[in-house]
Amino acid sequence: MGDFNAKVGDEKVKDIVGPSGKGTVNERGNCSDTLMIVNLYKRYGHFVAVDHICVGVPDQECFGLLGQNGAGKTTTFKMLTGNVMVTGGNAYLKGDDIQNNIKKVQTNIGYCPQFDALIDQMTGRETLVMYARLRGIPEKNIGHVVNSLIDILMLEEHADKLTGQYSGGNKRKLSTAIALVGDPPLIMLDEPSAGMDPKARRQLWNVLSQVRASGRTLVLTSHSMEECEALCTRIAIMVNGRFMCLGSPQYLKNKFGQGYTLIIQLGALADGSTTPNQPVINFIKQNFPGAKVFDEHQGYIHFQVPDSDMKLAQVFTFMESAKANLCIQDYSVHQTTLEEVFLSFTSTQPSMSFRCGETRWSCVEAEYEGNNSYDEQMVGEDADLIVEFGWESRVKECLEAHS
Ligand SMILES: Nc1ncnc2c1ncn2[C@@H]1O[C@H](COP(=O)(O)OP(=O)(O)OP(=O)(O)O)[C@@H](O)[C@H]1O
Repeated sequence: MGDFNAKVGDEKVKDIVGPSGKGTVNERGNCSDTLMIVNLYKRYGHFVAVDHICVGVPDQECFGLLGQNGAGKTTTFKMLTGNVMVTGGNAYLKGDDIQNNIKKVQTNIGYCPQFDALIDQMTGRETLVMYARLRGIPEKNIGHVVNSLIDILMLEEHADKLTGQYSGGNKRKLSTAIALVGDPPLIMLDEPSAGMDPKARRQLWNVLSQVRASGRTLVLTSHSMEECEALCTRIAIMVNGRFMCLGSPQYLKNKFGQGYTLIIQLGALADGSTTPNQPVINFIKQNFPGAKVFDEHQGYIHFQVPDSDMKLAQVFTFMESAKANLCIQDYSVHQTTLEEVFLSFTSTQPSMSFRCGETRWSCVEAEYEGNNSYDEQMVGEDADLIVEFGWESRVKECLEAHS
């Protein structure tokens, strides 16, 4: 840990790299942080799955890793738990590092993997007893520990059934319970609530909030923005293995979600068809400088309006005056959501990538006023053309565009 102290010092730099993803993330924690991740890096062959991420996570923090499928979240977890080899960098849990001391690190981590690793022929109770013994809980305390976990994760009804007969949601509850056995200092949960019903999910949030309040450190991934807002004290949005931004949910909304969202519901014409959208789009773009169409579906147009000097009262006046003329059935104005911040970052994750000669191309499908075009990025010294995502026709199109 000595080396690391020297590098990090006391500086606490809040964020951030821009959406281009160039540069490094500078979230540097204090040395007292429970978990320190320092330039952690993972390559599978030539493919960079995790690209030099850094963060310090203190006690009583629930840190959320958000990202699209394939962003590198699970790979980060697998490096921290010793399930995959680290290519570069290091991480420290209470002073022990994963490169040299992974066995010690593992004793301090509770881990709920993305895919339930349960033994079908054991009951939920037997499974928890086994993990309690592995964790070294004294035999006389095991019954109490196991019963409490069964209780807080609402597994009473299923505790004595074979896990092979569990529903998907109940398997997630049991996997979460396993991560909590022995009250480890760091609990890592990879999409813990996937497949849980709303009641179970809320109960899980209560449990995890209490675990955090008791002084534990949590790191979780989730595709639910609601869950991240409910649980996470800080969030990092990951794209192509890099942290694109890092901060509390409110901080990210303030910083990257400037302005507001205007949602318009188009009315129906006399023949039952929906009002044409173009006059509405033109009106909004003329009257709200910088407004962009963020999404459009089933008669709803969703605009992102950048911060402007326009007061909300003016927005409502404009909309009221246009409502009848443009046949707008309804509209709403609200603060930019975390989901919109997330989407604005993750739209830069490649929808495909391939190699041609010495070059690796990552193609991002982007919409510019209705025309598809591609951004490209050169990232490596690779060999023959390899189509990784099976999008052959698009690869061909992209190659032609760049030949
Ligand atoms: N064993 C492997 N060999 C080669 N590539 C891999 C391997 N494991 C993961 N990858 C690649 O690394 C990238 C990151 O994968 P990872 O599972 O970490 O993503 P993720 O963010 O957890 O996605 P999801 O939300 O779908 O779980 C992906 O492009 C994936 O295909």
